[in-house]
Amino acid sequence: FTPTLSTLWSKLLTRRHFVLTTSSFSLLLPSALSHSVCPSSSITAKTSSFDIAKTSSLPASKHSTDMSLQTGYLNARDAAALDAELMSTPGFSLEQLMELAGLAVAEAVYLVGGEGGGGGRKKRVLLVCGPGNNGGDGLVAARHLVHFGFDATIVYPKPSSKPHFVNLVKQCEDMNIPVLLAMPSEVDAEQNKYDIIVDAIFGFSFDSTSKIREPFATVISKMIQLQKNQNATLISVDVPSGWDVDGGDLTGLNFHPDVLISLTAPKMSAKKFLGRHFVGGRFLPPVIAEKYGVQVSC
Ligand SMILES: NC(=O)C1=CN([C@@H]2O[C@H](COP(=O)(O)OP(=O)(O)OC[C@H]3O[C@@H](n4cnc5c(N)ncnc54)[C@H](OP(=O)(O)O)[C@@H]3O)[C@@H](O)[C@H]2O)[C@H](O)CC1
Ligand SMILES: [K+]
Repeated sequence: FTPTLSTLWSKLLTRRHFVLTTSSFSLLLPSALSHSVCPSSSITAKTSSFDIAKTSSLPASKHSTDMSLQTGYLNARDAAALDAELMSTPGFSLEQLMELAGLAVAEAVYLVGGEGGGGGRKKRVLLVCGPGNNGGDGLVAARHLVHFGFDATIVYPKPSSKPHFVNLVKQCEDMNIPVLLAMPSEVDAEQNKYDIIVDAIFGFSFDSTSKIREPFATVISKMIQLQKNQNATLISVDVPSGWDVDGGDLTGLNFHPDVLISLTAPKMSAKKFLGRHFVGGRFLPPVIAEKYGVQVSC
């Protein structure tokens, strides 16, 4: 799409048009991205194997791997404690944090997926949301993705009755985002080819000491199928679902997302992740970052 002088002029005149068109979006996004998502190369450890070369959409200066930063990982207990501390001392509300987390997820999806799905169609994203706050991040991301020009569909098998979640679902429905209770059938998925699947099922409160309870065991196996059969890019939010937060894929689930977006800081299991890795959700005041040994340099 090459904008003509008149379309450029109309963009300048009508701010609304300027914000909503996909072509102008790319003009606006980079500065927003530099605020809330960054490649994990700036929070790293000697043993990590992040694909730094693939994070070329951010300025080169962001790519330098500072080997002195070796304490950027959180274990499950500290991740929950840090979360609670953010909400008590500086008084961030859950709604605030979730909105920033979901926006960062949407931005990472944009960086990975780019615009347009070919043949003039929008890129299709299936966001699979779990029962807790990880699922809430997915609901928020869906809304932002539609504003970014994507076609979003939500799968929300165990909807929360908490008012904030009820509101998030309503906000998505008002954006004409379908909210399904189960994964699409093979036939539906074939007709509605999904380019990207967002795994927002479980985050740092997943209990790996018990088996994955239904319906999520089935949901995860269907996501693996879609990734394989449809060549969809699988993007996990904070922790690959079903992985032990500290130990990774301990049960041999064989769930291997292509992309991980860690929120606040990578969890211990991220050391086992070999795909493209982003860190988002940049709300950490230095005093709390220091207390938990999290060093964010971008
Ligand atoms: N500071 C931040 O970075 C923020 C992160 N956010 C996101 O919040 C999640 C953590 O959210 P939380 O609600 O604590 O937990 P989860 O989303 O991980 O979900 C836990 C629920 O999952 C169910 N569960 C647990 N184990 C199993 C299992 N073995 N089988 C099936 N189901 C399981 C359980 O739900 P039930 O309804 O079954 O009781 C758990 O309650 C974090 O990772 C970030 O993504 C926030 O958005 C804000 C800031
Ligand atoms: K997840």
